[in-house]
Amino acid sequence: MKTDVLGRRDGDADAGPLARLGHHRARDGSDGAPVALDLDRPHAALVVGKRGYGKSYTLGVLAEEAARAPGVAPVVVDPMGVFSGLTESATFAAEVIQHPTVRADAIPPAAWPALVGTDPDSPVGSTVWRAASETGTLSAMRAFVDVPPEDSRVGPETTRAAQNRLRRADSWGVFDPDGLDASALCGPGATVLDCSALDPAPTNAVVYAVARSLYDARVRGAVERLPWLFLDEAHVFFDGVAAPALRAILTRGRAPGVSLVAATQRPSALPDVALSQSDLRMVHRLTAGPDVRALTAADPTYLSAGVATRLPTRPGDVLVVDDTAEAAYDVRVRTRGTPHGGESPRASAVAADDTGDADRSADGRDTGDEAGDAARTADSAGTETAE
Ligand SMILES: Nc1ncnc2c1ncn2[C@@H]1O[C@H](COP(=O)(O)OP(=O)(O)OP(=O)(O)O)[C@@H](O)[C@H]1O
Repeated sequence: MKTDVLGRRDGDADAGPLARLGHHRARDGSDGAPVALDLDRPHAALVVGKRGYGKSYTLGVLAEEAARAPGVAPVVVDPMGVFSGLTESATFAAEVIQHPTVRADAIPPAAWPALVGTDPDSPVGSTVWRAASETGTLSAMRAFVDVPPEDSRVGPETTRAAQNRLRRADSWGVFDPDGLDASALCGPGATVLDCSALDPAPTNAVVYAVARSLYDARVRGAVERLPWLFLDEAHVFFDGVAAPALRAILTRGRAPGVSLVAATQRPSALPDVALSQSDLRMVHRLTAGPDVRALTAADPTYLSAGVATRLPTRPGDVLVVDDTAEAAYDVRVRTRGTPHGGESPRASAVAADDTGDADRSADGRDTGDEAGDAARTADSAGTETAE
């Protein structure tokens, strides 16, 4: 059966790398023709849906495909620690970076006050800002704040508060003069940045630095592969210090060839630009009024019935709105080739273990079914057991 390629003007399956996404979904729920997404050109894609309906799963499917595609460098920001299964593939390479670090000077001085949670217009904020402007590493910033320049008229309380903020930033453990750069991220295969141990502020610092360095490296022609940045829980970053770097990719990423795939359960928390600049929107089940309205506001004219009338109901089903082909498709996302780490724990699984425990006697011997069954079988067969 012919594969339909979304995000590609002519839909030609032989015109460069593609990501096998799944199958068209017929009205009766059966599978139709295979569906793929274009990986040959840069795209801005959104994956939205309420909790548990397959956003991270779909992101994982796309990351698997990008990892396999020649000429593409997928970088997965993993705030929940659910993408390490990508390393278990026999057909592509993937590396998990457990403690991603970035250079302090990858964050612009003007963003440092907000990053450490202070107002840039306050004395503490301007002290932090100046320290970032005058130095290039976090330890140099701290040294700068410890001994304020004579012209700065910074009082001891301000100095103490700025010291505390920077000490806290140091404790995040994400700043390192040898931190990640674009060439380390654009090797063959996928790179997963495990940020599950980090709070939103340091994760924002990592996302800013990574997004910016991928963009700048492509503008300078310093890396060959086309980077695809996969971002789970994207609302955390569009609402944080990372936002300007993400906006730059959304609005100017196409020319240098940088793609973004942003997943969120709260499309209403995304800035308008994230909806208006995305050319592929993958919509899983959504029920919250503001989230449905946010998507409806971005409804293209070619979708006469509107997104709201076509929302999927089952996990793994998705409505793909494709601005390139000016069409929307009901798709069943394929199963993952590598393990998905986002499975929610279930009380019933714990209850099954509890039952197993109850079947054990205090001295640890099985009192339960298997031993009893063996004895009962022997009895019924009339076997005599020696005393
Ligand atoms: N395409 C699919 N094929 C098979 N199972 C799927 C598919 N998509 C989702 N699932 C199932 O649904 C579960 C929930 O998916 P997922 O973890 O991606 O949810 P989510 O929308 O990312 O939720 P959260 O917001 O909690 O991260 C998966 O663990 C998996 O069991």
